[in-house]
Amino acid sequence: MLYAHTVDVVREAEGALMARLPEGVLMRRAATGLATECIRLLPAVYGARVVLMVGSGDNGGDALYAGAALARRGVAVRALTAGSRVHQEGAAALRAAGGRVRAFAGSDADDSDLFGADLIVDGLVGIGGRGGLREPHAGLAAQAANAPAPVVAVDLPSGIDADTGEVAGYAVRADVTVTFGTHKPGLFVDPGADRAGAVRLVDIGIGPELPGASVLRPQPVDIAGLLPTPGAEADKYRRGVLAVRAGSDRFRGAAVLAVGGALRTGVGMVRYGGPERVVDQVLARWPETVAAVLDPRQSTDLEPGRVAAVVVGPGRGTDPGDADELDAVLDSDVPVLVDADGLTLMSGETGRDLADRVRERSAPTLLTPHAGELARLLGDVTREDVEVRRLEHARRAARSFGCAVLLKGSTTVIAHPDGPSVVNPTGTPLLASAGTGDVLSGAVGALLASGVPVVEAALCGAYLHGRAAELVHGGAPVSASDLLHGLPLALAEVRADG
Ligand SMILES: NC(=O)C1=CN([C@@H]2O[C@H](COP(=O)(O)OP(=O)(O)OC[C@H]3O[C@@H](n4cnc5c(N)ncnc54)[C@H](OP(=O)(O)O)[C@@H]3O)[C@@H](O)[C@H]2O)[C@@H](O)CC1
Ligand SMILES: Nc1ncnc2c1ncn2[C@@H]1O[C@H](COP(=O)(O)OP(=O)(O)O)[C@@H](O)[C@H]1O
Ligand SMILES: [K+]
Repeated sequence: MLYAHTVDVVREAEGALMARLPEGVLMRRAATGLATECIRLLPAVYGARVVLMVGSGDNGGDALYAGAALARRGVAVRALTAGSRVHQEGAAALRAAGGRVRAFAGSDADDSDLFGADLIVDGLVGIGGRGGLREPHAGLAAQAANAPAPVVAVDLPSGIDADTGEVAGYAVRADVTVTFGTHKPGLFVDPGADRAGAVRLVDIGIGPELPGASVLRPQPVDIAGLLPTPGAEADKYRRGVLAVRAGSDRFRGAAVLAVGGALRTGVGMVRYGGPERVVDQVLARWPETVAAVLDPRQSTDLEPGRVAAVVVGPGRGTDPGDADELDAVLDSDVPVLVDADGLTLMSGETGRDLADRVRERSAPTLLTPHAGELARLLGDVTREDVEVRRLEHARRAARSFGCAVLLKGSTTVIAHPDGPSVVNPTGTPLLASAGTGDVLSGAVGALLASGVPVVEAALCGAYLHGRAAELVHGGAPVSASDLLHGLPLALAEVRADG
């Protein structure tokens, strides 16, 4: 598991440790770790050309001290400063080691040092950065982006918000980010995560000072430990029965995809209920389904003992009858996953306040909106607001509805009113195609029915779904149906890694 802490928490932990250590020790540890990573990226050390982009704070100080260490190894180091101040001791150390320090001349002409560099180090701003990069920082960063050398970001790519991953203006795009002490949430969540490249953590000794993390990012081994393994005594009822209330005459495929997502993730039985033509189609693709023609208002097969969890909403419709069905499903005391049309019904546009029904539940509920659905559920933000501050809005929804929320999109994040948020490390933009969300709802539903706790089920389902997309065609486009072939590959990989 990887852990991330917010800036306030990092500063407090660093403060506590610095009070016990001689001045400058933490910065020297950070700079040593940074220099080591730079050396790994250089084809040869002696004679290599490294350019440091240096802002006015301690982030620039780290870059300067690392530059001094490189210069002592025979690297030609040039520091280009931006801003009114420079870390004096760092600049002196670099000069003493044979490096040069000068102010960035501005973006009117290409800087020849930058364009001749073998490696560029981004020490413009770190956790002290606020908002989009100002000038001359932004102009310098833009030139670095056009130069051929790889870019190593110090602590985080300058211009991304450390706590949220928001990019408010221009931001550095790094090949590698060397971060200190702990990860920052903005390195896990897009759009920030997308700018960070490969992230390396350097231990500067603050670990014992840190409280529990606010954001977690699991590794394959963590997923393997969470997945259910049927024991010798298993039977189909003990493995879990999932009820799927998806699909309608208009959207028959949603039912087929959700049922398939569940079956391919592993569950004892899927009970499908829906219109006759949809039942026929589900049975044609998945004959193992226990399917019944169902009027949406007939929800009598949901008593505990008959099903262990319910997925409701994908392609189901938003008619009054569908609202009655959602109401009845929410009345059950088994875990319920609400997706798509179920979320539209919850957002009140149809005149029924089903959100309160979610708040009243004692069994777990999981909402699985995309950014547009989450914006509608929250009511006071736009889709774009959600997209730039995904963690914050998922957490708000979790608090507001008193349940777990899985926010889909470029980074899938899972929030719960209690405990840290979790980000899913797998997936690809190729997932952005119709019907992939239906497969996800089935996959997560299967895990809920198997007895996996709600946050873990959401995480494992999202992980396998993302990995299925990555594995199934080796990077070629995937359709939602393809994910059903990818899920067994993802499960096999996770079990092999675990
Ligand atoms: N604390 C520790 O123990 C350790 C900390 N360490 C390192 O210190 C880093 C934090 O250093 P920090 O606090 O000095 O802040 P930093 O990120 O350099 O930025 C502040 C400067 O940037 C400027 N600035 C702000 N926004 C801007 C913008 N949008 N565009 C342009 N400029 C902007 C701002 O200017 P101002 O707004 O004040 O005019 C100010 O001068 C941390 O990330 C890690 O690398 C490690 O050595 C380990 C030990
Ligand atoms: N840019 C992206 N990068 C990675 N995954 C994405 C991206 N856009 C969408 N996805 C994923 O694709 C799926 C789309 O689900 P959803 O929006 O519900 O589509 P649908 O309703 O058509 O099934 C989700 O799993 C989501 O996380
Ligand atoms: K930086």
